[in-house]
Amino acid sequence: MTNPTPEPNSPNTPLTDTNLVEDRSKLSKMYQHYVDMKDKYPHALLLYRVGDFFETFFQDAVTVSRELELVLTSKHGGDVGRVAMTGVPHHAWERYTTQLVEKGYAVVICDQVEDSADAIGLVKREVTRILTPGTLLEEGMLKASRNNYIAAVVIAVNHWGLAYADISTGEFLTSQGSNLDNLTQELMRLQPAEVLFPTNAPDLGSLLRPGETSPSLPQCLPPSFCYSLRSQVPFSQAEAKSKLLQKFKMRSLEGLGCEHLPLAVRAAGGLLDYIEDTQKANPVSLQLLRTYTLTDYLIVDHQTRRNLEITQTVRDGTFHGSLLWALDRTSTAMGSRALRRWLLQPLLEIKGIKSRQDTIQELIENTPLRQDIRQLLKQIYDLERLTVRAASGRANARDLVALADSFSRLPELSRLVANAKSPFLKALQKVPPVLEELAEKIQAHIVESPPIHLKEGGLIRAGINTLLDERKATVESDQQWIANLEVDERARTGIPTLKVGFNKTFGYYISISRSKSDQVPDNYIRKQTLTNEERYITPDLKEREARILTARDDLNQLEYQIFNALRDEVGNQAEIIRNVSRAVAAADVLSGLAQLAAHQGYCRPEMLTGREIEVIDGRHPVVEQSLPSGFFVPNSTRLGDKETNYRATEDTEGLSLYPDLVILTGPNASGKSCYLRQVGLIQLMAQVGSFVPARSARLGICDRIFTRVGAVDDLATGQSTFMVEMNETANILNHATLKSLVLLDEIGRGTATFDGLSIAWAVAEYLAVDIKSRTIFATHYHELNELATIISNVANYQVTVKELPDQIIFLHQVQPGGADKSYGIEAGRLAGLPPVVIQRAKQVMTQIEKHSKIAMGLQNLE
Ligand SMILES: Nc1ncnc2c1ncn2[C@@H]1O[C@H](COP(=O)(O)OP(=O)(O)OP(=O)(O)O)[C@@H](O)[C@H]1O
Repeated sequence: MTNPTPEPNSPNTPLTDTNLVEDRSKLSKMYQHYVDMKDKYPHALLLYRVGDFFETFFQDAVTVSRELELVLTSKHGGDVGRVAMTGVPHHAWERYTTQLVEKGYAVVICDQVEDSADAIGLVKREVTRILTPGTLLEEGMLKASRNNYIAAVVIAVNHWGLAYADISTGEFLTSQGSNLDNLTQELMRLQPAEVLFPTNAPDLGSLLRPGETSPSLPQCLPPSFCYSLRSQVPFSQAEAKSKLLQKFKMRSLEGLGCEHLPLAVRAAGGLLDYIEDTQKANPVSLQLLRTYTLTDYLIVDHQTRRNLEITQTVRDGTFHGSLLWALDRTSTAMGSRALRRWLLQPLLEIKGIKSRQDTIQELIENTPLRQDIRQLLKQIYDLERLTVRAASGRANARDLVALADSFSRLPELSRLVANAKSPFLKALQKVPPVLEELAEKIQAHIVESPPIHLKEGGLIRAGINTLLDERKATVESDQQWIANLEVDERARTGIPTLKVGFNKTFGYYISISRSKSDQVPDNYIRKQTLTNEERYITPDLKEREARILTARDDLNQLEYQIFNALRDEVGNQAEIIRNVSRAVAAADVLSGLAQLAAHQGYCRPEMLTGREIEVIDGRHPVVEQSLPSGFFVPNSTRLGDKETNYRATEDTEGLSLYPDLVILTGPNASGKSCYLRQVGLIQLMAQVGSFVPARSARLGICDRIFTRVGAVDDLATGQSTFMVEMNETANILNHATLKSLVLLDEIGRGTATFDGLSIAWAVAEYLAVDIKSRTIFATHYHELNELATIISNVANYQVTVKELPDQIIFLHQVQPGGADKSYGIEAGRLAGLPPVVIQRAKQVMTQIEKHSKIAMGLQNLE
């Protein structure tokens, strides 16, 4: 239930703003402490531990009540009257915090750091954790199959530095570049949960939730992310550099590859400072910083990624129906995250692609090996995240057991791949002995199914620590004494209903019904009288009880210490475990791709340094999987002359080989868009190292893939369909190269026919003649077929249909030749437009074609 915000000025309504408290000395002690803390974190929600609850007060109470639909109450706050309050049970703080962080809030946890029983005066409280969308570690708050990135951006005129990290896995990278558009594109690839931006603005420290704007944010930063506005200080060159050197215990940044990249250093240092600040006392476990450049990878811009539906569909943004969905056959969370990363960063180097292909091939050829590896991988837990939790002191006993179970699978995995030849399998042949030792140690120390809580005992096996065993024995014998007490006392007193009980207030007691209270022995001391019973204690009982309680406390403490030492041992091996996780994740991705290739009949593409793209009987990897088997019609693609100077040749099928630009025509719904995407996806999959859905493929490496598919109004920026289309086209013409693959669908549709046709013509011509990128240009303007007669490296293809008197059958076959007519009027007829309208439309079309003389005009242009 949501409560309305109370009127702040009314004397009877609770205070909902700390700023309305004029004299803070009138607040009770606890509230004084609270407002002091709140002053330090004005832009975060402060969850303040009071007994069994995490409470929020004042303005935070109103926000939390609204966002979580909890009841807004109030509490007496001293001489200032009542204070607004909303609380959540302390054991459920993770669930509630997750919701708040998902909504884009930062949450500060201020916990009790001493037992209230031991406190003298106000219980001591401290900020133990700051949770922001980009700094989560808690398992329940993270999605297993994707990284949770936090990024930091530094901009100097039109140069930028970008660092990013996933603190749940330890990944930490930095880069620098010179075009702000590239920065935008890189952020769109990463989809960070939070972006840090240094500023001098007065709203320093604030967290802007997605969609919120600030004058401090430059235009190139997409508004769809959370931004934390930070002070410039940690982002200064000197601070950032010394922070990095200190963290990685280095004398120079040379080893990290960013010595001469000041903006990359500033971004990385500022990011590290923030991460350390939010993790408070717990150490941050990050890998060595890696420097990268955008041109290390195939460039796929955000529009193309969206159009090719790499991680989500265009229509409804779902994962189901995306390329990732179609390809993901991984068995582990690490593999699933790695596959996503690989798809978003395809390679440029043939060597890297070939080693992935070799591994897939070996796994396809050896089915039992593939099946066994996949089976075994299913038993390996998320090593990456578990290790970070261990190294940052957050892992519980179950996490360590999961790690040990996973480590103990590694020797088996290594035996499986003992004779393997391919690089990614060979990487699994050696298991670091220390991990086997750790597995054995954890299994020897920790019980099989340990409890979640670490301070309540029950974690450590017997026989590990003599002191622990002795204390356990004392507690057990005292407990046994108490267990026997009931029987002994019944016999001694002759009262058969006598019972021994325990409650938190009195500890152990002996209970006797009131009717028998005259029979109690002399050494019984009455403690409590209830309606039907009297409760007694005895000096012996109390002595045992005190011994049990103290011994149990000591016992729990000792168990916790043993556990901590073990956890630290695991944390110390973080680097080794990370290397193993990386190898396991890669093997997982590749055995998944091998499984897919084997089941779907994919082929190994031959990767070439030239410009040729030759796909025989290619299929769309996603559409194929959504249709019944055998329904998808395969189509071939031939693009890009071996020579940059095009010479038309004929192959056996009479096709013009190697055009640079293909004009693709065909009626609505015949499959043009599907074919365009198919070509783009096959190229992208090949550069990821995957096999591809085709009979055979020879593919020249592309430097970039561009697409312009379909048109949607960009309501967010208020741009019309046509302007969006023109912007995207301009971007392609300005950046495409001889080595790019360009896929264009219906350029020029959003404006008057002749404008559109003229633009489409000029764009196609420019791509074919000036840039010579490999291009497929799908269009309804069949007039563009004329281009092939004028420009030698242009060819016409069409998606064929079969016309019957009352229906069109879609054959989905891409064949040489251009459609000589548009099927729009035919489609209108099939849709039921009145015959007279159809008749008239045909008349009008004939007239237009006769009078416009477009074809002649175009030829004259030459
Ligand atoms: N090769 C194919 N084999 C089988 N079905 C196909 C094939 N290509 C496309 N289809 C089916 O045809 C439908 C229409 O395809 P697509 O959207 O690519 O048509 P289009 O020609 O681009 O249409 P429009 O011009 O209206 O955008 C798709 O949903 C798909 O299911």
